[in-house]
Amino acid sequence: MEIKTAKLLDGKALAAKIHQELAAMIAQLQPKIGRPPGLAVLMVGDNPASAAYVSNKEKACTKVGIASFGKHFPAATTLTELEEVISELNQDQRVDGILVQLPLPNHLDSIALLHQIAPDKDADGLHPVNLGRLARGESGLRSCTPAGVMRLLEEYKIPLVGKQAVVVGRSILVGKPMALMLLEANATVTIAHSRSHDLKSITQNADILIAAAGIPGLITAEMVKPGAVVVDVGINRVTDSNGKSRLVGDIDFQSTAKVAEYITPVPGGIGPMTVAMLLQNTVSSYLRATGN
Ligand SMILES: NC(=O)c1ccc[n+]([C@@H]2O[C@H](COP(=O)([O-])OP(=O)(O)OC[C@H]3O[C@@H](n4cnc5c(N)ncnc54)[C@H](OP(=O)(O)O)[C@@H]3O)[C@@H](O)[C@H]2O)c1
Ligand SMILES: Nc1nc(=O)c2c([nH]1)NC[C@@H]1CN(c3ccc(C(=O)N[C@@H](CCC(=O)O)C(=O)O)cc3)CN21
Repeated sequence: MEIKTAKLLDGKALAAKIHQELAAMIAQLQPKIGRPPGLAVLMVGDNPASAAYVSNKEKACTKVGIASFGKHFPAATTLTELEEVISELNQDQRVDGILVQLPLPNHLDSIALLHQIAPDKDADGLHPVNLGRLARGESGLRSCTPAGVMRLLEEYKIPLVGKQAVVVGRSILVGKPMALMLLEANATVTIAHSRSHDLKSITQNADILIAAAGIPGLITAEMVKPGAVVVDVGINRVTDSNGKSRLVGDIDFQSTAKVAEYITPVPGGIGPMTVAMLLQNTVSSYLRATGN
């Protein structure tokens, strides 16, 4: 019998295309506006996974012509100090987007800090105003990772209307906005989480399955409906048997690729799309701020 393999949803290639489009737009506008778009990324403490994301973002900014204002603070920085930095960035005319890298050290209240960012500079789409706009179906800055998933599904013309979509995970960063975006696209949406009973019986119904739990190998082939579209948001660093560190998602790729119609790889799937959406949000704030 012929063994089928799922088609790849290539986030890396689409992200590269989006970067090129943004670069062309910036090259054209910058001489007229007199400054490039600016993105400020605040990182607190030393989280190795976060460090990789921060450096990817900086490289991408350089490539497309966005000025990055990276700020790295010691783990012991107080909430008041960070609030002050954010309020300066809110006033800074060179800065169009502000992102606070999550997770923060435990003593800091990330929800309180996200409130402080001016909603028009909220490149991550996590401010209550922007999440509220999403919930109401109004336009606004959208959370980057779920927006990246939607853009990738659109690129491959994956039908969503009336489909059963299952999102595994309910964080503010990924799961919740993901579910809202799928709902906006007229899918029938189920959200599973750590308290859900019998995850397999839920995921087996999914025409579109989005895994965002942060658990390597959580989703295996027998949990996936044959012909489903499977999107792996998880990014987990694991050490394999010969002691080498590598990135894996939440989906057991090998087995699942044999039953799914489409699948995203890790790396090269949603990670690069998140970065592309972050740059796109920054450019859209830049256009708005400069009246273009
Ligand atoms: N590709 C990207 O660009 C990108 C962006 C952001 C994050 N990520 C990755 O995506 C993953 C999730 O990130 P996050 O920030 O959303 O993580 P998070 O805040 O830790 O949330 C994880 C969610 O998964 C749920 N969960 C945990 N164990 C589960 C289980 N056994 N079965 C079902 N649900 C379970 C949790 O449920 P409870 O709510 O009940 O605790 C929670 O809602 C991580 O691997 C992260 O590195 C990737
Ligand atoms: N405020 C905030 N917004 C975020 O979107 C965010 C955070 N914080 N904290 C960390 C998580 C994880 N995120 C990530 C993680 C990896 C890539 C990424 O570009 N991954 C590449 C490979 C990276 C590598 O090889 O090191 C990939 O292909 O998956 C992107 C976003 C975004 N995340």
